[in-house]
Amino acid sequence: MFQESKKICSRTAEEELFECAELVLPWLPLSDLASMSSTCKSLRQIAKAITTRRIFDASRSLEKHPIPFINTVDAQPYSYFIYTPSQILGLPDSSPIYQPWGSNPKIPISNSCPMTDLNLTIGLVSSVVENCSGCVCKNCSRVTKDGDLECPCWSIQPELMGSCLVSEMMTECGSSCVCGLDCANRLTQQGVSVRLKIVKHRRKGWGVEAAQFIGCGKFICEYAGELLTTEEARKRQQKYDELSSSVHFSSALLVVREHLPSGKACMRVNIDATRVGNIARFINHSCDGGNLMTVLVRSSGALLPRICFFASRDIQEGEELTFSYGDVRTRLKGLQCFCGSSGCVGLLPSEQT
Ligand SMILES: C[S@@+](CC[C@H](N)C(=O)[O-])C[C@H]1O[C@@H](n2cnc3c(N)ncnc32)[C@H](O)[C@@H]1O
Repeated sequence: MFQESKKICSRTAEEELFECAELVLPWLPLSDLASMSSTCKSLRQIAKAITTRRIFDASRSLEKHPIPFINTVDAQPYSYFIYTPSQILGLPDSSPIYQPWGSNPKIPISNSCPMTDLNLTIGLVSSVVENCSGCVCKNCSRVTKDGDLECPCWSIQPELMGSCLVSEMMTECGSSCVCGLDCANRLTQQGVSVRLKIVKHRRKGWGVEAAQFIGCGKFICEYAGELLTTEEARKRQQKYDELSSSVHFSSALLVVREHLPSGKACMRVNIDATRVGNIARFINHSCDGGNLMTVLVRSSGALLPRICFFASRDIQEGEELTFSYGDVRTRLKGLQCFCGSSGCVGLLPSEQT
């Protein structure tokens, strides 16, 4: 009798551990997951299942198609980061962020409180401008008798839609419009619709490849991450430079400046996708400009434009997606460039952030 109850008790304890581990392990980054999996067979099994899922889809099921990691050059199964499909407000450097499978990143509100959904902050990003008027159209893609689109938010003329984009700027409907997320003029707000994969290269680290043919002008993805003030961007860049001089470290802090015709910078957007980002954080540099073009997309009701990538030419399945990180190289001892293009300068662009 005693033997029997001991057996039940110990089985229950093991089951409890299993249940608990299934709840906790999916929140852990790669290194912590690896240490947990070395402690016992049950944890190893759970950790293995989590690893398989993470390799299968970097977007943690937040995009339409899974974005797998493929590595045939070393033993790193995937790159750990927190996935956000769109821009979020910059977080304090020290704040812990968690992300279970299939949900938006979360941060603890206080030590004793549960988590808050980080994508709620996107609302704040896009509602900064109150006096910006959006549209009140019933159908934003309605064309007038003269062949123009009725919706005042469209910037692309109907004849250009579906063709290769020529403009470096676009406007879309946004939070101050009455239309919903399924509006035809919210092309860049609906996530990644093309099939992509993240492939490890021996000298460039991870990179993004097309997993299907992509026609010229097709929207690829937004550069999503933490939206930073210039002061915070400078602080982080300094930290990343120090880190990459001692250990192998890839940062993904993008600064885009808009210039007046005089050449003077009038607006800058700083997006850091190093800790929280989307697929765009893996896009490598090419000195010849690559096959992507950067477009600043303004949506009605938002103060700052979003940075989006479109195919600048037809892209074949298996081709790497690249763009130019810039032309300025301030550091003589900058990182070596392995883009392989005929116009390769030998060094990656580096600018004073
Ligand atoms: C935005 S990340 C791109 C993804 C990165 N390869 C990774 O593994 O996470 C930028 C970093 O990628 C590497 N990189 C990007 N383009 C490169 C190139 N053409 N040659 C060598 N390294 C490159 C550099 O380490 C750079 O700091």
